[in-house]
Amino acid sequence: MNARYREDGDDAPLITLPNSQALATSIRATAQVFEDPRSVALLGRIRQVAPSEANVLIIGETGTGKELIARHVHALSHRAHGPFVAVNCGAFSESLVESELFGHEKGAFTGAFSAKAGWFEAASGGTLFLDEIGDLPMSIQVKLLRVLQEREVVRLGSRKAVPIDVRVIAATNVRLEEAVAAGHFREDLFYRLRVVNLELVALRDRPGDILPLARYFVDEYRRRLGYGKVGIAADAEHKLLQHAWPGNIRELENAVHHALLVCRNQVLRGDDLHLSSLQLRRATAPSAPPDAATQLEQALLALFEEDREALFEQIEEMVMRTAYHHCHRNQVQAAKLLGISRNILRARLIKNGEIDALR
Ligand SMILES: Nc1ncnc2c1ncn2[C@@H]1O[C@H](COP(=O)(O)OP(=O)(O)OP(=O)(O)O)[C@@H](O)[C@H]1O
Repeated sequence: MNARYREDGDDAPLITLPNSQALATSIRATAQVFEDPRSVALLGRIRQVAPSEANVLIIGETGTGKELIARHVHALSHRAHGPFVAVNCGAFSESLVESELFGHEKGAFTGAFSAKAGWFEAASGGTLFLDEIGDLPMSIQVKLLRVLQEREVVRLGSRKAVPIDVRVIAATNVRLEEAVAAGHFREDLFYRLRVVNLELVALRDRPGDILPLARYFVDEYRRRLGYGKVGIAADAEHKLLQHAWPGNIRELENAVHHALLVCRNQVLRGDDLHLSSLQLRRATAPSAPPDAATQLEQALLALFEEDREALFEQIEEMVMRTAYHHCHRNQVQAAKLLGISRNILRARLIKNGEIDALR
């Protein structure tokens, strides 16, 4: 794998250039667990938009898999045989970022001992993934917009424009609309990047992925550690499902890795999962005012009495969906909402004479 390092001495890599054999062995490159209905829907959307040349903006909390999704878009695009270049815009100092992105000529600034292509040129024929795009300084945003419009870059210290053939996928964990409203992000650039918008929901909001991901990571890490098969006990599964996962998939991966190191008898138990310093889902779930459910129920029943059947059905479906959403986060709310649905159904059956009111 080709990796570059910071010039200030910190040896954290700033870039990964995949499509190399080395990456094929990493979890990052191969993992594709998408079981929750919301993840399945996202995959469907990716299949639709990947073959186009449109720029993509991926939004999601940290660790939700933005880079993995960007790689997936690239892999399903016509550029799959070209490079995928991942750059973390937040990793550069303002003075470095311009030459890193657009390149520079020899002598363009103190320390520029030789000419160097920037990431745009490195990604030619492929995809450039700009992570943490919200961290890009305003002065560079203007230049990036120009590059995207003109489809050419001018290296620092040069006058010659170099044509580029790059698809840009940008990612952010902040709401860029808010950054635009606050004047920190250019609106024109925002629209230029957001031709396709992919939103990655937090892991807590796609609970159907939690256990499949946990099993995937158990299997992956136990093989790396040279262990035989390792199971997940019911109490561990319960704990995994109850956790809020503020660090999303990355946090889950690390928790499973650690649990494997301390587990015994080839079973991962609840006590092996060290999640205590993080909030539990139930504690973070916002709860509705105590009588909100009752008020809702009364309003729905009134609508029903007025015979506004179509509207009523729509709302009923909404209640069911909300109940499903709540059932992993706040069981009291879920139970109330399911109770409302039951009462509505009962009222309907009574009204249609299908059951007796006294039953
Ligand atoms: N669907 C998935 N299946 C399996 N593993 C996944 C999935 N999505 C993400 N991961 C893993 O979770 C980890 C975090 O993913 P990734 O780096 O893509 O997240 P991110 O949103 O880009 O994070 P950040 O915002 O911090 O840059 C990686 O190890 C990745 O391989």
